[in-house]
Amino acid sequence: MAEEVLAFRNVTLGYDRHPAVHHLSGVVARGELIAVCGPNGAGKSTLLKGVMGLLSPLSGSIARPDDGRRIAYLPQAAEVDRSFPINVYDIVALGLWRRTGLLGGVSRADRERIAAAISAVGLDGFERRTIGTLSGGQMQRALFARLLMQDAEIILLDEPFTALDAATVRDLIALVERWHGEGRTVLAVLHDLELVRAHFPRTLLLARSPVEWGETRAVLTPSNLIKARHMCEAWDESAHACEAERAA
Ligand SMILES: Nc1ncnc2c1ncn2[C@@H]1O[C@H](COP(=O)(O)OP(=O)(O)OP(=O)(O)O)[C@@H](O)[C@H]1O
Repeated sequence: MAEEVLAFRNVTLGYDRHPAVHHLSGVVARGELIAVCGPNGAGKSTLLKGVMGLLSPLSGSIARPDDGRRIAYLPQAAEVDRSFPINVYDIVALGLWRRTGLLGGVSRADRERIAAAISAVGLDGFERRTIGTLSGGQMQRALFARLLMQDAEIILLDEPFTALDAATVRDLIALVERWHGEGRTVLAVLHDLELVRAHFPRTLLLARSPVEWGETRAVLTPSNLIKARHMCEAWDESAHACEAERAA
């Protein structure tokens, strides 16, 4: 059995005592490629933030590697500040900062890796362009190049292909498959179920609570998708954590 890299133990995550993800249990083994699916507001982004440690569980726990450098996170495009005056080369180089520190030197080998990452995402010639001048697809390519630099064991992607053209999706999916081939663990929040069926062997279907987690074709069934929609529609936005959690 492959090594466990993440374990959710009856975890509830939320904001201001209002749960957004409820009672999730399960383990992720090293090298798994997992899609996280569910309706709007199902708690998918919240789950990734919990895995990243940006949110502490209201109850239960998430076991993850102690060394934060082993996890990389790509937030939703809307959360990335494109007005920041930084160029493509430097934003890709930022993938190194956890290793070098913000003021650490960049070696010749690092510079070669940065150039290779920019090339791998098809952005040769864009090195000096500030990120505010990039198209949405070019920006996402730059952020994938930064992920390449991070060299993380666990990679979390929040809606990485939303609003991208087919060619960009194809190129970025190829990188995800490359990471999978290298034995890295990838969790991606996705809305395109055809894309999930074609490329993601495992799926967690979330609707505030887990609906099902397992092999993609067994999870993304019409009945599970209807159940997920109903569970989200029935959710009481103002509910507090359960009694048992409050007592904990
Ligand atoms: N910072 C926040 N403060 C308070 N509530 C939040 C915050 N972020 C998310 N929520 C709430 O948590 C719930 C789950 O949101 P989340 O963004 O995790 O869902 P999602 O499945 O990623 O949705 P989408 O597919 O629309 O991106 C929603 O009710 C949302 O309003």
